[in-house]
Amino acid sequence: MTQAGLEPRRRAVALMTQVTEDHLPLHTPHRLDEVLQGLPPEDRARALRLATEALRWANRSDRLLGPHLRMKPEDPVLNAMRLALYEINVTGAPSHAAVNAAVSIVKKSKAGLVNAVLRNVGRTETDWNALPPPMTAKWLRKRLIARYKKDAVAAMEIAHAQTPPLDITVKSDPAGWAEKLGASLLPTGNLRLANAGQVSVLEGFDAGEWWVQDAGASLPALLLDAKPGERVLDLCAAPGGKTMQLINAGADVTALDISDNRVVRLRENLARVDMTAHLVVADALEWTPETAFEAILLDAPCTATGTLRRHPDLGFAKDGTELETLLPLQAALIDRALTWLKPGGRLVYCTCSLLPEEGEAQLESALKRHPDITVSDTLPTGVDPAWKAPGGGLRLRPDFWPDQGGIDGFFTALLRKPA
Ligand SMILES: C[S@@+](CC[C@H](N)C(=O)[O-])C[C@H]1O[C@@H](n2cnc3c(N)ncnc32)[C@H](O)[C@@H]1O
Repeated sequence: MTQAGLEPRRRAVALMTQVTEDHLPLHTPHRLDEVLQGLPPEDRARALRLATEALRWANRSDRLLGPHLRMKPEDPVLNAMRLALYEINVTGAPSHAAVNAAVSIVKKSKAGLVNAVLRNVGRTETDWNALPPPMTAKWLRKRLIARYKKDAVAAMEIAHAQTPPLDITVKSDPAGWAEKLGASLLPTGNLRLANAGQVSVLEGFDAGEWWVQDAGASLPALLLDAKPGERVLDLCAAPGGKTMQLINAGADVTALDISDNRVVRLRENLARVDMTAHLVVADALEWTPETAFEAILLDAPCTATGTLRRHPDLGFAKDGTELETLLPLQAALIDRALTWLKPGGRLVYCTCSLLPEEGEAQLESALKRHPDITVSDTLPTGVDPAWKAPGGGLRLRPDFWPDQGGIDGFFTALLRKPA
C-alpha cells in the first residue's frame, strides 16, 4: 500500500482508539480536527468513514480474532486489526494489502503479532457472512432487551449493521427533487438516497434547497405542525435541522442552545438555506423569555442511542452513566418549557434515544407532575399507526421500515396546555 493510502488508515485507527480508549465519540469537535490535521478533505472523509465502519463491524472482527489472541491487545493494535478485517471482509480489499497496512500502522514491537494473528485468521474457515450481526454494547443491550425483548433487539442489531442511507428534507417540491436527485420519496415527505457520496456536491446543496435530516428526526417538527406567523421556540436547537423545518413552515422562530460552537454551526446552516431566526445562546434552565410562545419544540439532550446506525462509535464511547444527569435535565426542561406556553399552546418533547427512561417514562412522569396537560394522538402524514406508543407519543425504532432502509430511533410526543 502506498504512503498516501496508508495515512487515512493510520488516522482511522487513531480515531477508533479515541473512541475505545478515551471514550470520546468520533465527532468530538476539537479531537476530530486534531486527529485529522493536515489531511486533504477527501482523506479526512475517508479516515472518518473507515473508522465508523470498522467500529460498526468491530464485534464481528473480535469474534474472528478471539481464538488467536491469548490476551486482549492494547487498543491501537486491536483497532488496526479490526480495520484490516473490516476492509477484507466488507469492502473486499485484498488481504495482503490490508494486513500490510495494519502491520505498518502499529508500533514496530507489535508488527510481528499483528502479522501472525491476521494471517492465522485468514487461514481459518470461518465465514464472515455467516456470523451473527454485531452485538450492541453490553450496557445498552441489557436495557434494550428489558424494554423490547430479545427478538426486537435482534432486529435492531440487523438494522445497526447496515450503513444507513442519506435522508434529506427539501424546502418544497419533494417529488421534483426526488426526480432530480434520483432519490426515493418517503411517506413522510423526506427524500432518501441509498448511495449519496459527497453531500456538498449534490444538486441543490449550494443553493440551499434542502438539508440533511433523518426521516425520524423530521417527525417532531411535523407533529408540532407550526403555522405561518406563529411564535415558536426551538429549545435545544443546534445544529438546526428542526429549526429549518419550523422556519420553512412559516413560523417566527426563536432558536436557543447552550453551546456557542453549536450555535455557530446553526447560524452557518441557516445562512446556507437563506433562512433567519432569533438565535439565543443560553442555558434553558436559566433563560426566561419576554413573552409566552404558541408552540415549543424541545429536542432534549439524550444518550443519542437512536442514532447508533449512523454513529456506531456511541456504543463504545458511552456506558450509560450520563443518564444520571440527563434524566433530571430532561424533566427540568419539560417543566420550564410548559411554563413558557400560552394557554392552548403546544409542546413537542423528543429525544433521539431508544431508552424508555428518556422517552415514554419522561412523558408519563411529566403528565403526573402536570395533570392539566393532555397528549395528542394526531399522527403526521406518512407515519405508521403501529408506531404509536401505548402511553401516548410515537416510538420509532431502527428496525422499522426494514425494506426502505430503516429509520433513526426517536421518541416524540405532542402535549397541549389547556386553553
Ligand atoms: C439533540 S441536540 C439538538 C439537535 C437539534 N434540535 C437539531 O434538530 O438539529 C441537543 C442540544 O441540546 C443542547 N443543550 C444541552 N443542554 C442544554 C441546556 N441546558 N440549555 C439549552 N440547550 C442545551 C445541546 O447543546 C445540543 O445542541
